[in-house]
Amino acid sequence: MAHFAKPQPYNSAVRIVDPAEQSDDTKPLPKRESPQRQCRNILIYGSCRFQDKGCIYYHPPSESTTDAAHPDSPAPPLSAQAVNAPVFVPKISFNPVPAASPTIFHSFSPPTSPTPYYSNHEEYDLYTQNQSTNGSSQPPEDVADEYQEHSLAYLSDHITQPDFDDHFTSLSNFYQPTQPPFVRQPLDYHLYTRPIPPAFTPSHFMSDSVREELQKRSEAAHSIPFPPYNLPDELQGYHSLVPLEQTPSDRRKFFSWFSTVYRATNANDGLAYTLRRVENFRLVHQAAFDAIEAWSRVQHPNIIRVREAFTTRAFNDNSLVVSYDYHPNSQTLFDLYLRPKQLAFPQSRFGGATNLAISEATLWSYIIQIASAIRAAHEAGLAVRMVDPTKILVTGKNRLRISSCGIVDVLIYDTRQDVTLVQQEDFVMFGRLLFALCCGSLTAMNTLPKALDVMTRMYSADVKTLALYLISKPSPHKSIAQVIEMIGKNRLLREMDETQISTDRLESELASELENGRLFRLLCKFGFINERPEFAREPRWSETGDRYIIKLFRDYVFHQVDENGNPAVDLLHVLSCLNKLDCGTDERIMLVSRDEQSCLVVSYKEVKSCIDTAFSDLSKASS
Ligand SMILES: Nc1ncnc2c1ncn2[C@@H]1O[C@H](COP(=O)(O)OP(=O)(O)OP(=O)(O)O)[C@@H](O)[C@H]1O
Repeated sequence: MAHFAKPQPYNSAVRIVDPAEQSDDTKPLPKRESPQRQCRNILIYGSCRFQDKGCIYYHPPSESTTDAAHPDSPAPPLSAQAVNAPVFVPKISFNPVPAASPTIFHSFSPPTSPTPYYSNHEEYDLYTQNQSTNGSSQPPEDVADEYQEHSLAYLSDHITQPDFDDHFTSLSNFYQPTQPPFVRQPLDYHLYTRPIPPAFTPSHFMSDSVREELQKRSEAAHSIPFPPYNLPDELQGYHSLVPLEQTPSDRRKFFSWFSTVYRATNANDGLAYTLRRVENFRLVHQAAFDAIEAWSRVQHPNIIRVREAFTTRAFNDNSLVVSYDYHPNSQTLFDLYLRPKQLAFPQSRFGGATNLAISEATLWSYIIQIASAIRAAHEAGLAVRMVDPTKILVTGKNRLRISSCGIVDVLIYDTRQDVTLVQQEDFVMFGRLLFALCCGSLTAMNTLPKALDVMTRMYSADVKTLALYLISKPSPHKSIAQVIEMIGKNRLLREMDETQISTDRLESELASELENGRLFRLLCKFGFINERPEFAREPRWSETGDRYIIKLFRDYVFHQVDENGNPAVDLLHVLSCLNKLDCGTDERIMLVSRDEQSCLVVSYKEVKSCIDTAFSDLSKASS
């Protein structure tokens, strides 16, 4: 048996009592076949067109029908059977309103103009209706006529009605619209736009490769590999220092000094930073820090951001410390391509054993990135002075970032220094780097003919021409603009295309995680509210009012069973329920108590408000 109730435009949950508890006057009416059952047309429209034409239902005297039809009178309590009715889901294609007659809207206002509208019952698609509500394949009996009534009632609530004034009404008899009335609803961007798979398929979560990369970075940012260290606990607002050197024994001098790199956490923002410490350095001119200030203003994707510099005695010496952004899980170009591997096979192109050979495409990408970084520095009136494979980091996939910028300016501070000359040195360092990468050896430039031979055999002539230009004598015409010219617009455009493709890929990865954050917050609220142990003995908390609705809703979302009573694990259902809850849609659902003795018909909007109220109660109590 199924009954359709017209959705209430506003109300809180409709409490449906157990039939056994009902008093005599509210006891459920006998079965539908009984003529004593009140005709629903009377309830909805105030009259029944078939009252004297064979309608088998009970038609009460006119007083009671007037009450029922009165717009201000409260809605009559629904019987349990009525609530057991399947939830009405309007079909988009269903159009019970005849296109030719806009006056049909009058039939949507039952109290003032009870014009019952009976459309052809064949229009009712029993199968679809039943599927959308019960999920069982058996259509309920005798629902078609009520479905039509209910559809109209529903449409009257949900379609924005034009203002039919008298003038319009009189015209409407003559006016024949060509299109059926259609009101565009605002798009709901909170809801999923594509069908959601029922299982936890990868398309709904970021790809494994991206996840792995990010996990590794996170691990690198938080791991403490070899505690404890003989390091200061705190250093100018930084704490939790961890050395980043892979092999502390393999120490090379940074100009005339030894340097050490640490990861440290800043107490102000809680983020990880890289601290490069130069041991036994005595600052003579405070003005040397001006360069750090200038570098801190340079923001470039291929330059590691300089944050601040200070001197300290926390390491029991005079140390200079420069702070940089931290890029977890990065490797230097030296470690990736140039560090000799003892067991490597086959032999490197330059004798000795080495790492990977760089493909021409990757090499050009590196050239473009480094040229771009140099250009940014030169435009800011600075020189990089650190175009060195041990100081260029590879982060992510082929992404280069020049580290340690600014530190040489402090170490070799000279007020008389001509910046143009130092900028010219950047080109030579860049050329050396190219030779080193092409030949797989840091010392490739020491035997230039051999290096050129390797370069000619392995790479295009353009690489060689560029490398030779870079190491050529300084000249006023030698500039980064010229270098970019030599790279050529085709390669630059290809790099730009690759970057955009990579952005698209990451955006689509991001989109697959789009909903997770807010759904996670919703689930957290559920977790906070449901089954709180401190309220376990207080049924008023969890078994009444808002919390009871939340509890039943939780069952509705997560504890569904199939027709055989087996748990239904359907992610589609969960996601769609949570999304509707988050938006607070007007769609109504029926929540059934676990003992199946009572049920509630509520809208997502109402459940949302219950959750918000219960959560804010808890938040207030916790503060
Ligand atoms: N900004 C940074 N973010 C993340 N890691 C970094 C950063 N700067 C340096 N590193 C890492 O720190 C490690 C040590 O860096 P680097 O080799 O420059 O230190 P160093 O003590 O000067 O070494 P060397 O003795 O070889 O000159 C490298 O593996 C590098 O990946």
